[in-house]
Amino acid sequence: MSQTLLELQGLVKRYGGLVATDHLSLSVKAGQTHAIIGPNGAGKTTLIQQIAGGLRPNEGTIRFDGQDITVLPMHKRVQRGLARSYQITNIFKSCSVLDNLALAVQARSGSSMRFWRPALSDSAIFDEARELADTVGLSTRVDAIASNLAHGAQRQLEVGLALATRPRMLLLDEPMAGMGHGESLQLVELINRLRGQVTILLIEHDMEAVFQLAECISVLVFGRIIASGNADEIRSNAEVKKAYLGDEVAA
Ligand SMILES: Nc1ncnc2c1ncn2[C@@H]1O[C@H](COP(=O)(O)OP(=O)(O)OP(=O)(O)O)[C@@H](O)[C@H]1O
Repeated sequence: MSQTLLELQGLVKRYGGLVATDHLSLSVKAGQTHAIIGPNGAGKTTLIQQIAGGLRPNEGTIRFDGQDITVLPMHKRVQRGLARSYQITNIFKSCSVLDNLALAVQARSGSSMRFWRPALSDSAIFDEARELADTVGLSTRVDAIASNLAHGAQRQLEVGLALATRPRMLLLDEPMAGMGHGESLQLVELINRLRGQVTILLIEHDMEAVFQLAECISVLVFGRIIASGNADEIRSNAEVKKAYLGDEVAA
């Protein structure tokens, strides 16, 4: 039995009178790829922001690796191994792929504090940056300027930046958003390669990708989890079909 890495208990987030997260409890097991799906406005972004530390819940607790992190600021969560890859592109557009990754490695390792020598000349940083480029499938594009990368490759780079923090859990917020079919396939391959190395919590609209990638899928509707299970269980769940998937998977 794998251990629970992330545990949410009774989480509530209100925007005025609107309850966007409604007494939500959820467990994510170490090593799993766990997806959260749900219709527009279900509360997915609100939930992931609370987990990442960008939004404070009104009630409930968030535990990561057994520790209560409910009120911990975002950077402290990153230090504990909880990294988020952003829905909004978050890279230095005028820098190369390698420099972007090297800067992220440097930020994690704290090398910028070693002011008596230029941190970026540290070959260990660049070695790790090259390894990351390889992991995310960008080894042939290390010298490309980030702004010249296709949308899908920029997303791969963002995953690389998150991996540079050496996370135990990666939060992926709609990584396939705005991608063509070919680009989505590449990202699916990348997430598949990460399987087992890092626990992944994935928010994604692309059903095909979710059903391919996630061992566990939780369906969020009006701020509540209405079902959790594997792809077959979710596909055949009557409440899910009614509330969300409709005819899309009924065939
Ligand atoms: N800052 C805010 N102030 C007030 N209401 C908000 C705010 N952010 C989100 N909401 C509302 O909270 C609910 C949940 O929104 P959220 O963006 O978390 O859903 P979502 O599932 O991520 O939606 P989408 O799939 O469209 O991105 C929605 O009704 C939304 O209008």
